[in-house]
Amino acid sequence: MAKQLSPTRAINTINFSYDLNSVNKLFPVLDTSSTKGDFGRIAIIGGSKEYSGAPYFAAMSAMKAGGDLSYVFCHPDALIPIKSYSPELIVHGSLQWDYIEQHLWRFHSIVIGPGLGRGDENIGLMKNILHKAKENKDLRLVIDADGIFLLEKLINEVKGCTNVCLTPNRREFKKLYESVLKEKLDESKDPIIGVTKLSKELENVSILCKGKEDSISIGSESVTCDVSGSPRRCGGQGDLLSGILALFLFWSKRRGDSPHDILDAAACSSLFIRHLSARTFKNVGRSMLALNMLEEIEKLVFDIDKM
Ligand SMILES: NC(=O)C1=CN([C@@H]2O[C@H](COP(=O)(O)OP(=O)(O)OC[C@H]3O[C@@H](n4cnc5c(N)ncnc54)[C@H](O)[C@@H]3O)[C@@H](O)[C@H]2O)[C@@H](O)CC1
Ligand SMILES: Nc1ncnc2c1ncn2[C@@H]1O[C@H](COP(=O)(O)OP(=O)(O)OP(=O)(O)O)[C@@H](O)[C@H]1O
Ligand SMILES: [Mg+2]
Repeated sequence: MAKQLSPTRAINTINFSYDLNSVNKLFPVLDTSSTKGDFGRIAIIGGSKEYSGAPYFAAMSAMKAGGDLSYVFCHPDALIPIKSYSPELIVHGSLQWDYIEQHLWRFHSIVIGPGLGRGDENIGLMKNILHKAKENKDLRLVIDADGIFLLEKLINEVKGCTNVCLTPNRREFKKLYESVLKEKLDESKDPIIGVTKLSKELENVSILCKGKEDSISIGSESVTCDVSGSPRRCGGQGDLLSGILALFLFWSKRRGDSPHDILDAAACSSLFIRHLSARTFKNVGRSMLALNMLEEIEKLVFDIDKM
C-alpha cells in the first residue's frame, strides 16, 4: 500500500491524499482511434556544451512514462551529443526565439531550464516563453534548474502565470525566495511555509520544492509529499521529475475533472519519482544513477497500469 501525501495543517490546505491509484487515474486510456501525439507532445528547452544529460533525462522520462513525442531545443554544442543518446528524441540545435516560436503550437507542455546555463543570453528566451504562457493559459510550463536562476530577473513577467510550475531544489528555492521576498528563509521551519508564501507572492504560480520531503503549493492550497524515496542523491533525479511533471500536467488538464489539475499533476509526479527512486535503489543500491531510474520507469508504469 502506497504511503500517502500528508496535508499540512499549519497553512491553508485541502483535505485529500494521493497514492499510486491517483497516478493510475491520470493515465489516459489507450485506444486505436488515437493519433501519434495525442497523449503528449513535450518540449524541453535546455542543454549546453557542459550539460547535455539534463535535457535528455527530462525528455526521455516523459516518453517512457507514456508521452508520444519529446522535443529538445538546445545549444548547438549539445545537439549531436543529445541526438546520439537516443534516436527517439527530436532534437533542434537552436535556442533562438524566432526558431523555437515557429514550433510552439505543437507542444502541450514545455520544460525550460535543465542544463540551459545561467548566462544573461538566455533571459530574452525566458521572457518570451513567459509571455507565451501568459497568453495561452492552456499551455503548461515547468521552470527548473537554470531557469529558476534566470527567473530572479523576470519576477514581474512570471507573476500571475497560474499555468506555470517551478521545480526548484532546496538550494534553488532558498535563493529565489530570498531574492523575491527580500528576507532570509527560516530553514528551521517546515519548508511548506516558505513555499506557500513564495507561491502567493508570485500570485499563485505553482511551486514543487524538492528535498527530503517535496513541498508543493499552488498558493491557495498546499501539500507535502513524504513518500519514501531513496537515500541515493545522484544527479539527474530532478531532471527526470521535470519531464514527468510536464507530461502529467498535460494529462491532468486533459482529464478536465479536477479543480486542482496542477496540484494533482505535481503531487503525482512527486509520488512517481520517489517510488521510482525507491524501487531502483532496491535493485541497484549505491551505484544507482539517473539512467537506472529511466530504465525502471517502464516497470513502474506497467505495475501502475495493472492497478
Ligand atoms: N548530467 C547532466 O547533464 C546534469 C546536469 N544538471 C544541470 O547542471 C546545472 C547545474 O545544476 P546543479 O543542480 O548541479 O547546481 P550547482 O552546479 O549549483 O550545484 C552542484 C552541486 O554543488 C554543490 N553546491 C552548489 N552550491 C553550493 C553552495 N553554495 N554550498 C555548498 N554546496 C554547493 C551542491 O552539492 C550541488 O548539488 C543545471 O543546468 C542542471 O540542469 C543537473 O541537472 C544534473 C545532471
Ligand atoms: N533528502 C532526500 N530524501 C529523499 N528524496 C529526496 C531527497 N532530496 C531530494 N529527493 C528527491 O529526489 C528527487 C530530485 O530532487 P533533487 O533535490 O535531487 O533535485 P535536483 O537537485 O534538481 O536534481 P538534478 O540533479 O536532476 O538537478 C525529487 O524527487 C526529490 O523528492
Ligand atoms: Mg535540478
